[in-house]
Amino acid sequence: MPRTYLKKAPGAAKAANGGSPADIPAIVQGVIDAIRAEGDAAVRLYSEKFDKWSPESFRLSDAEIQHAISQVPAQTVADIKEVQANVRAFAVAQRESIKDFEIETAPGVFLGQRNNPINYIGAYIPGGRYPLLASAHMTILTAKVAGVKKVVACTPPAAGKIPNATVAAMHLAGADEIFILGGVQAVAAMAVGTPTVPKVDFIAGPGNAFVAEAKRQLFGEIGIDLFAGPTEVLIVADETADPFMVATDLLSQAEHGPDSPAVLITTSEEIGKRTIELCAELLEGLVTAPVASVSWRDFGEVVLAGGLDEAYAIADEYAYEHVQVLTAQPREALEKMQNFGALFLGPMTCVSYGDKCIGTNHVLPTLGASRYTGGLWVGKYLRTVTYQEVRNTEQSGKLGQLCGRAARVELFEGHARSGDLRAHMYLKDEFDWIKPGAVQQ
Ligand SMILES: NC(=O)c1ccc[n+]([C@@H]2O[C@H](COP(=O)([O-])OP(=O)(O)OC[C@H]3O[C@@H](n4cnc5c(N)ncnc54)[C@H](O)[C@@H]3O)[C@@H](O)[C@H]2O)c1
Ligand SMILES: N[C@H](CO)Cc1c[nH]c[nH+]1
Ligand SMILES: [Zn+2]
Repeated sequence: MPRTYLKKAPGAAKAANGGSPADIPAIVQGVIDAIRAEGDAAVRLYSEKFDKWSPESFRLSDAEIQHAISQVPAQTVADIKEVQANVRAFAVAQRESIKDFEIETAPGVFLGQRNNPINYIGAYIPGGRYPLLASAHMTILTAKVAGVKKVVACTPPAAGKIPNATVAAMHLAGADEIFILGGVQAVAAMAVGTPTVPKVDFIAGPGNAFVAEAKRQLFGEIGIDLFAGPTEVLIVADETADPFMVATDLLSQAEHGPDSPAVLITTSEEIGKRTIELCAELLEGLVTAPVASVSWRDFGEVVLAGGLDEAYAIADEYAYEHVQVLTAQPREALEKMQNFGALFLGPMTCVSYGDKCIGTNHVLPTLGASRYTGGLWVGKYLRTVTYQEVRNTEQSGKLGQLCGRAARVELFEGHARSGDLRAHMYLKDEFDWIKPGAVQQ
């Protein structure tokens, strides 16, 4: 769909953390290979190199966890508990929405489905730029509600120190083991396992471009939740929106990193132009302006749409992680839009509520992944498996006849014979390959 820009993002964008996008896969591959070959020694080497962090043990003891929590202000601990109660309430409702079932498709033919939690998961809690303790609620607590047996959780040091509030959130969310370890070295150690870091079956959690690339390269050997990379926000606004609110909410996500895009699609030229002015003004007083001004400059866009239907269609093309709707009838976005990680409807909520406290999960698809997946939720930690049982001889024989015919069309003689055998046993069908007396019954 053609777009009219009031502000367009310049094409050349810099990657996060000083690397170029082209470098990242090779750097990540090197770290994974070294950890696979040398285990803990390589983990320590890269932790020293990337995070200047080399404690006696990366794993926190119970005493260290309790000490970290004791350093956190009581109000912060109370807030963590309140937020976790919100996240838990939504996750529990999600778990209850997932049903095991069994149906009888013909007399005595039972087909069923079970949802079995993954046994061992690794939760990555980002922390390079900010202590993202809210990601602990989202990854660890959700896994525990799903019924995961053991959660190993990693987070980077904060400027050479243990990030106490993040550790408190990880512990209160139910982490079974906590490691202060960041980036690729954390993801790779949990994926391949080392003498000190347990191997897990599945890794969940957001992170920067290095973390996302590590998950991509290790996928297959382990499961992953989704590609939850640098955060994105898109606002759909009509003439009823307050441009001060639009600008404030756009910049709220631009501060994540120099590669976090913030986009406004509006039906009102006046609101679009005023938002651009206000973003410039608001950036002046923002502590995180050194980052947010770069992402707004390089990745900020304002698009003028001919009407709301066009605005929703353009927004669907972006397929962004967060979509905030500031229009007279925000709920209609639920019908008009399909491609988003999470929707924020109306002026009384905002993306930051989702990020920090309201209870929906903030680990969400980025870079267009919302075209094929939703965000992290209880269901990502479950394996939906099936089973079948036939308790009726006639039906087993009839299925055997059907299986024999279906398999022979595909030239699968071995498969066909499994069907023949049941047709012979239960319906007395004769086959050249089954000699008299061959079947014991
Ligand atoms: N999509 C989502 O759901 C979601 C949710 C929360 C956060 N996020 C994103 O997570 C990201 C967090 O990034 P962050 O950097 O603050 O923390 P992070 O924990 O993801 O990354 C920090 C680690 O990166 C590694 N690193 C840094 N520079 C490196 C280099 N040059 N080479 C190799 N490794 C290097 C270090 O080991 C460090 O520990 C942000 O981009 C944010 O937008 C996304
Ligand atoms: N916006 C991020 C991705 O949804 C989540 C977050 C947590 N804290 C701040 N932001
Ligand atoms: Zn955010």
